[in-house]
Amino acid sequence: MAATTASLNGLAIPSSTPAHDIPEPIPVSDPSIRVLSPNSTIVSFEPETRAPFEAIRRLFDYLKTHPEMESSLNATYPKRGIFKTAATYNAASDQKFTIDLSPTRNAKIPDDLRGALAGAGFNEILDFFDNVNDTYVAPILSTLSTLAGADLHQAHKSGNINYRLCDYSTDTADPESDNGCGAHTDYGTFSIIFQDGTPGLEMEEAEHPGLWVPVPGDATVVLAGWCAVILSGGCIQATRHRVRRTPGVRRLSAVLFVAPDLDIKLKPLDGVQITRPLSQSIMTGEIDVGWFKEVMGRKREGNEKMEEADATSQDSEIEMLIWG
Ligand SMILES: O=C(O)CCC(=O)C(=O)O
Ligand SMILES: [Fe+2]
Repeated sequence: MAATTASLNGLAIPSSTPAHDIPEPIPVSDPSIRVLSPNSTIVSFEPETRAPFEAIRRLFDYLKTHPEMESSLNATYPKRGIFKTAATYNAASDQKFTIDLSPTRNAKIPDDLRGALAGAGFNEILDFFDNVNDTYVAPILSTLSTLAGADLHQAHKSGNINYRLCDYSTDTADPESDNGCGAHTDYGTFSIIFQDGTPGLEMEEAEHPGLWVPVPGDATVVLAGWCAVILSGGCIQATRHRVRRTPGVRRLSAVLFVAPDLDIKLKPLDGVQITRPLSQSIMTGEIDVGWFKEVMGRKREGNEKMEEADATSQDSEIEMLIWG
């Protein structure tokens, strides 16, 4: 049966959820990280570190009420900005606010701005992400390498990492909308999603497109993205996911995205078994990670202005590129 159902049962989804023939989880070397079904791209994870949601809430509230700080922060990454607020005026976009950080971008934040943001929880948030990066990224790459049948570490040497905070605020252009984050597949290798206890995240059943399974609000999950699919020759499946909003309920999440090095050719790693034929341009290594990130970045990733219809066509465009 589909990986998603097995995975979510593994994450102790309420027993009212229909159970199918659930395979036993595969044990991996690090006992705190479990692959939840064969071919699964969803890994259960019980981190010792809790995301600092009180600080995350404070940072969003501070930036929303201090436009001069918002502008200074966005000026440190003029290409796309850091604090994304399209939901304040665009009722058709994802109804959420986003803060997109990365170790590279953080190094460009001047000391005086950093000092001003420190009081709003910024340092605590960065320390949390740095700690997750140091503690969990390598073991999860090892777990996924076992699934892929090839060493993924070799494609992840430079630390192409992004940190994202999401605020599914009650105060947006369309407060009644249930669209928190439209259905999409992350571009990178994997994403670790920390949630504040509020439900809303849903995953699509791999074998039943259109069937969405809610993830418990307090689960921490690891989902694979498109780069994992390609590097593993299709052994690893990506998980489409979305966030539904409950009007009047605020939800916060913290996501760490891991992607391959920008100069890596986006093709199956040597030695992997090709489980599903990939397109000629993928097999011949015409595309590199940097290009793919750029194209995705102009669309869903980092661009919450996208409307639902565009997001759906983006996933099908990528499928054409990958599968041919
Ligand atoms: O907020 C969440 O739980 C998930 C967000 C997400 O999927 C993303 O930002 O790519
Ligand atoms: Fe995502």
